[in-house]
Amino acid sequence: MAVYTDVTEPQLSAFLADYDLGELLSYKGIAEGVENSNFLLRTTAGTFILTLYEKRVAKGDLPFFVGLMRHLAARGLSCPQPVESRKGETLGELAGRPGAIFTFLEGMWTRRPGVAECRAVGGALAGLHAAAADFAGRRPNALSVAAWGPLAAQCGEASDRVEPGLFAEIRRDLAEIEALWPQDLPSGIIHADLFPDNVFFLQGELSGLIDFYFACDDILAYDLAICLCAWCFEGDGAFNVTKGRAMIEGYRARRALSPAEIAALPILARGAAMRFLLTRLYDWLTVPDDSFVTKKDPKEYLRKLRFHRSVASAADYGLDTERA
Ligand SMILES: Nc1ncnc2c1ncn2[C@@H]1O[C@H](COP(=O)(O)OP(=O)(O)OP(=O)(O)O)[C@@H](O)[C@H]1O
Ligand SMILES: N[C@@H](CCO)C(=O)O
Repeated sequence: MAVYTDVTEPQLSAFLADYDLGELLSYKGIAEGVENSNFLLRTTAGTFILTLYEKRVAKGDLPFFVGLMRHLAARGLSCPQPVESRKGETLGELAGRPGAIFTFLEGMWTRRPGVAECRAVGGALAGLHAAAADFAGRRPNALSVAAWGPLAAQCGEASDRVEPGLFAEIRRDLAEIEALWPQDLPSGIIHADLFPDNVFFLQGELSGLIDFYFACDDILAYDLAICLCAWCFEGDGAFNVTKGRAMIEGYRARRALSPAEIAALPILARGAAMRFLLTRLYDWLTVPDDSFVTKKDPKEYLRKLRFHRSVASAADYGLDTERA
């Protein structure tokens, strides 16, 4: 579960005294998520989320994240909104950690996304890219291609504990990815972690996006590649081309993909699989087994990486090449 920082009722009541949110009725830690501590708050003014930022989120980046969420909402994208204190501030401190209160987003994430959900996510992702286009904030991607080599080196030979030969495989693949990584594709603000647990649905409709704490500047089509990785594989490891097609169509309905972006999809997807393989592998090797965080399986992304390595063109993701 992800409640790293305990909050006492007097601490929380004192924090809430700076807000126009009425009286605290109840609060409880939310088990999901791995990065930050989240609490569900009920006050006489309604239901809210309290997020306490843990060490992997740099305090200096918080104004970027909060500003981005406000900007996106102002352009019609549904996402949690930071609640202002009476002083007009959105970031405070609680139990020794930076913290913020957000509006509650109705909906649930889908454990078994189908074709319709993949199409909706493609559309929402393109909507996010368009809505963020005039956002003034900038944040370089600390987990982009230049970071993967150092991360792989930190995992080192210990990687072979996950699977014999893994470190050599990663180094070989990384060298190819680095050499082929596109340089001139359209860039902008990307979500960078739009996995199923960060997209809410309500009565079959996409109700909003959460967890913008990896958002950054990078290649727009790389964000689509991340989503293809996260949404379009089946439990048995097979890529579902119908889901891939739906997601790409959903995206293209709201933002055109250039021929160069389409041609780059296989290498971008390879990079996306490498990025999540490496961060999962690093956690697998460094987070103690008795920690209360559920570690995510690096091998899932190793299988995805191998699939993307075998892909000949974007048509293998279901892309309609007649139209491309
Ligand atoms: N504004 C919100 N409205 C409703 N529920 C929310 C909201 N924000 C967070 N949650 C709940 O808290 C959980 C964890 O939130 P979030 O994914 O932001 O945490 P995290 O620790 O940053 O996670 P991750 O591991 O995905 O990076 C979500 O799955 C959701 O159940
Ligand atoms: N979405 C990431 C974890 C949190 O960012 C993963 O599945 O590895």
